[in-house]
Amino acid sequence: MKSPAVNRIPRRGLMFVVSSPSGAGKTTLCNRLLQADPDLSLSVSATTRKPRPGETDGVDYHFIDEDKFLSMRKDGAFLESAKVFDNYYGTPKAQVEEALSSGKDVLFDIDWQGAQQLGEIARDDLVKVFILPPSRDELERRLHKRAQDSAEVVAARMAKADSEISHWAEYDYVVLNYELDESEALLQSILVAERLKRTRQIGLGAKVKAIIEGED
Ligand SMILES: Nc1ncnc2c1ncn2[C@@H]1O[C@H](COP(=O)(O)OP(=O)(O)OP(=O)(O)O)[C@@H](O)[C@H]1O
Ligand SMILES: Nc1nc2c(ncn2[C@@H]2O[C@H](COP(=O)(O)O)[C@@H](O)[C@H]2O)c(=O)[nH]1
Repeated sequence: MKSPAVNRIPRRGLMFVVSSPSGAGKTTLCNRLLQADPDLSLSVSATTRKPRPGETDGVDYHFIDEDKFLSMRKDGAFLESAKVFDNYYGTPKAQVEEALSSGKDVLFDIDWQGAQQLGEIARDDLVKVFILPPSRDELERRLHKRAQDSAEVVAARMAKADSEISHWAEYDYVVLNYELDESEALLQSILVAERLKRTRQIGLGAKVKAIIEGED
């Protein structure tokens, strides 16, 4: 699992999980991170949810029906899966393995259930960030402003917000999403610091040896 060098040294790839109550802004922030960082690759989830206007199959999600989802799950095709707001969501295994082995860090926009499941299989490579909205009112405003869900769907998502927020303490980092530029910068700082962790810099021993022996 080698990823592009930070410190000009080979390092282990990481799995960067971003969760939040619905509408706090994680998908917007994930898209910004992906645009700014060529070493980051999105894990495109499969879902039984219907596409929203502007969403593209294979880019935002793999939109599949329930039969297909359940048969993929039975075949072990998902790294994790969960039912969220009455729809199934899952992380296809193959794509994540391919991205990590091609040297990318992988970004997951998934809920707390998925984050817990990934923690059971990849704890050392996992970095988990929880995004909070500045307030409950602002969360509701953002869900309405997105203007892609019915009033019933927005109400259902608001009704679940407290229980989703209750998982904040299971995460390594918590970012309050007031302003997008500020939150993006905070997420990038987390990524840089995590990439610099000594245990991820697998080329460090060789580099230190070369420095000591005067070979560099
Ligand atoms: N810091 C911010 N300030 C103002 N608006 C924001 C901010 N962050 C996100 N938004 C807006 O809030 C809405 C919801 O954002 P987004 O779709 O990214 O949320 P989400 O957390 O991914 O939700 P879901 O879990 O339902 O997918 C969007 O219209 C987005 O443009
Ligand atoms: N456990 C998983 N959760 C996922 C996955 N893909 C998305 N999600 C989460 O579902 C909700 C709703 O998403 P939306 O796109 O319908 O608004 C949100 O919290 C996502 O993070 C997944 O593969 N596994």
